[in-house]
Amino acid sequence: MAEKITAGHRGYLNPTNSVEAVNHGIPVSLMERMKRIVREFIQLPLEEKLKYEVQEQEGYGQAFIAAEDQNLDWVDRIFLNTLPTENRKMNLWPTKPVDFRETLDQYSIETQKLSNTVLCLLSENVGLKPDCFINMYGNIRQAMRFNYYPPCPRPDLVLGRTPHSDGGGLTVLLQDDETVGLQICKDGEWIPVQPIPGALVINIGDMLEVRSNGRYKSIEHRAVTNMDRDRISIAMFYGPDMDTEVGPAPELIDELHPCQYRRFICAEYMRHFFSDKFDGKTKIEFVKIKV
Ligand SMILES: O=C(O)CCC(=O)C(=O)O
Ligand SMILES: [Fe+2]
Repeated sequence: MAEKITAGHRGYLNPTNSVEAVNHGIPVSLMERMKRIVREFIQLPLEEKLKYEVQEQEGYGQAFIAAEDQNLDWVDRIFLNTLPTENRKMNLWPTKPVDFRETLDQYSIETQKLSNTVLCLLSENVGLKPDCFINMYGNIRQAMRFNYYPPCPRPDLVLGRTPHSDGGGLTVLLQDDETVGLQICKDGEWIPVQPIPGALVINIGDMLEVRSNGRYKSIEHRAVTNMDRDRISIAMFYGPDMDTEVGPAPELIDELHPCQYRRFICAEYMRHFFSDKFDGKTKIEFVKIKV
């Protein structure tokens, strides 16, 4: 049975599939602490932040610079592996503010529980055993990316986040209550995702699209900037570990639903995912079976 989500806070599922109020179980006070540690870290002097400067995509600063002429996203970010704990590169985990590490540790454990619960529900929803998607993950991997979008004098010229779909299974996104920035692409149109105080956004990533043999589609999304307001978002990416083999669940392949994706090792996909700049939902083509 899917674990019941009990605490009384609101959340909602990917708006392209269904918009549904559920209790996500993560204390709002912890969500507020996460936002605070991000804001406090961002306000530190640059030389302090550069102690955690990005190394092979992990750490503070711009990472995916694939071409000289690339328009860079209008964002300050940190990317850290969070689970399993042995994946953590502690030298890249800030020590200021003093409760940064402890808060992120707690939040990563709470969001893991939530991700498992949502995966169970999504699994049952397509007629599989609740733990089917989770078991297929082998070992799981969770990583955190926080985004700080400063006010931008020309929001018409630059995006906070280029259109993309997330590469992993599920993303739990905590966004600023005040400022709208996230947009999803639905039927070719960009639709703003209005923040709901206390709510989390769950995005489906490419690996879940593959595992569900296309029953779930990963969502193309982007973040826009604002002229006179800053914005933060905190994404917890949840998916298979690098050495896991990924492919559609055999139960979801039949005459009516032919296999749409080839099998691959997660690391192979992630290498492809980060090898070039983002340009919409394009990376998944790499594993699609062409008919
Ligand atoms: O800022 C947002 O709302 C989106 C962030 C995002 O898509 C990401 O970090 O992958
Ligand atoms: Fe994203």
